[in-house]
Amino acid sequence: MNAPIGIIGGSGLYRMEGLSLDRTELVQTPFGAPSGPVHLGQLDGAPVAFLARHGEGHRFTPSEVNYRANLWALKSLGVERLISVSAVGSLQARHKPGELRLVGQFIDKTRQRKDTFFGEGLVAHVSFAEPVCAHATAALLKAGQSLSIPIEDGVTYVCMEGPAFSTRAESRLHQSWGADLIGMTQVTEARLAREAELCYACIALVTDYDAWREEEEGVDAASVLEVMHANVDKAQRLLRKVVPQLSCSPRSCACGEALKAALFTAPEAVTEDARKRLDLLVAKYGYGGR
Ligand SMILES: CSC[C@H]1O[C@H](OP(=O)(O)O)[C@H](O)[C@@H]1O
Ligand SMILES: Nc1ncnc2[nH]cnc12
Repeated sequence: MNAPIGIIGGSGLYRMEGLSLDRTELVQTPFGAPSGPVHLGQLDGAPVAFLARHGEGHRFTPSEVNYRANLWALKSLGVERLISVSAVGSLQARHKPGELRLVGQFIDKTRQRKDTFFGEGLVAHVSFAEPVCAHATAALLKAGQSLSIPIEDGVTYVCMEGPAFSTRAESRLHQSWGADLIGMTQVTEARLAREAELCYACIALVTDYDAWREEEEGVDAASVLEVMHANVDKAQRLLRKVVPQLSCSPRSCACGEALKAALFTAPEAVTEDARKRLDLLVAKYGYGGR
């Protein structure tokens, strides 16, 4: 059975609590291997596909994660809506460690990522002004409120390359931009989700105050994981509330048509190679080549 809802777990979320496992799939994609097997099963009766972003045992840095293969694998298993969980640093005092936030905007500071499926024979330019699915994000907000979990939506996430954390000067610069959170993974996933016509929503779990607070020493990975472990149940509860709701509400947003006005290459100029490689994404627009 296909899974219309996908969950990507980040640092500290390597398995989905409550998932009754039906099978695991190690998907091969035109973009290489995903971070690991996709776990398919039921979450409180709703079919779900779960993937650990950094691989089992957390083996890939944010720059090494094969985001294209991850998104491709999930799409090929029928995922239409993707909810991501990400550990983040706070750039503003009101976002406190242990709290959940829903991302609305990104600032992209990444430098060495494959962050598009396109190129090499087929050009596409998707709209990205609104980088997350408003419908899925609103469902998460409502679910959080109904569970009395303090939550705020519409926050801005700076995505840095890493893997080292920011210097104090960088942290203060990001803060002066008015950004709310910092992490190393989400903008890349969101771009690819848009190109794959998936709804994308990001649950950010605040784990630290990054490096801008004079009175603190700065971030370290061990304390990020400690805070994540102490609070990950909030993200899991939120997922268990929202997934069954989303799975019985049909998509009413434009995410599923993101490529409609984006494909730029004249059909007769698209190479056979590109048609074959991108069949899963573009066959519906008459560019397929299986
Ligand atoms: C372990 S701290 C840094 C690490 O945590 C975040 O990962 P994810 O977004 O996958 O939860 C951050 O982006 C870094 O990759
Ligand atoms: N302060 C921070 N900077 C970048 N990524 C993070 N992930 C968790 N905390 C972070």
